[in-house]
Amino acid sequence: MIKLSSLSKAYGEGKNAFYALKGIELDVPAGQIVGVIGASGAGKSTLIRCVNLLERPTQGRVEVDGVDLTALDDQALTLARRNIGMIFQHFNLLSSRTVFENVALPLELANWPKEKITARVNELLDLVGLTHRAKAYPSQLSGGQKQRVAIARALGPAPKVLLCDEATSALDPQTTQSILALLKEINQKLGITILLITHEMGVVKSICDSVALLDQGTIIEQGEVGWFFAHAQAPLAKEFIRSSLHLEIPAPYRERLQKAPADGFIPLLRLGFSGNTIDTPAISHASRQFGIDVNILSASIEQIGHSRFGFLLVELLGDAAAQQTTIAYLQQQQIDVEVLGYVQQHA
Ligand SMILES: Nc1ncnc2c1ncn2[C@@H]1O[C@H](COP(=O)(O)OP(=O)(O)OP(=O)(O)O)[C@@H](O)[C@H]1O
Repeated sequence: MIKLSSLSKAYGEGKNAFYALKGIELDVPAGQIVGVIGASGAGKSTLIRCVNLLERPTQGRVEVDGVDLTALDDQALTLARRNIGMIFQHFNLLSSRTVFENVALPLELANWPKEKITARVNELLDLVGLTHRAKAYPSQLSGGQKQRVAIARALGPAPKVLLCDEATSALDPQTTQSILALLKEINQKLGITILLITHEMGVVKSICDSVALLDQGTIIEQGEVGWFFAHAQAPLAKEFIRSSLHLEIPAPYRERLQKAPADGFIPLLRLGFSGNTIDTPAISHASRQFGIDVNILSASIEQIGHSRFGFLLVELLGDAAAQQTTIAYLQQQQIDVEVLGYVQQHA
């Protein structure tokens, strides 16, 4: 439904040109929800704004529903954009218009007759659960309600594609979940294809079918969400995955943790499991084989689609040589081993 090919975008020209996007290849199949995740400045906003040509790419093609938008003249582009709805982090509602009038706006601009507009707006307000606030002004609404209005407005002309630019970043966690649930409902009920950008792995985990990781203007990993969580290899991908699992070092340990090994200190490890490693009883093997004890401080194992992945925080109790042998063995079993530091062993 959306296909970006060899897409690059430079800000500035000549020697001063800065490439915010470089050689992007991204395919969003019809009916799917695809997420693009990246840190601040990675190029996410630029990418999503290239899809409806709010930003014109420097090179490459932008196909939406089989039409190359970069080849269209202004009039044809205006028509093609009716196929592409967009919602934003800060909602972008008109403060002088009521909820009803905000949702009606794109239909007025498309010259719909008045009765058809009324019927369509009422239908959309019902869909987003805001019929009772039709006469309210944006200033009288919560953040979640404002985003619902923005979603209704974007859906007015019955687009095939909805672009979501950090649509939940200004919302609290509970409201975020309700907006994500609404987006999923829209995707499933109306069959609308959704491309969203986010800096939160939780959003990807909640509703996306697949995800692309953007880093300094380049997609460095992409795939189905379960695969991504279980198998993505790029260090940045692993960082994002970890950030979504809330695996904290307990406070008393954090305070006692020191960087260098020392006599009477034992290693605190973060073990990352994914793919096949999750089905291997490697820890009990190591314990029996090398005579070490393993104290589990925290654990988080999740399942997305057919993939399981997760982390454990463990202390390794035993002599130094056995600890090293154990770490080497776990690595051999394709478990990600990270030594977070060393803590004094209890007497
Ligand atoms: N109009 C512009 N002129 C020059 N540089 C720009 C312009 N817009 C964005 N950039 C630069 O392009 C890069 C990508 O910006 P972009 O806003 O797309 O990133 P982002 O991933 O959306 O970041 P954030 O999450 O902070 O919004 C950044 O280095 C930014 O400074």
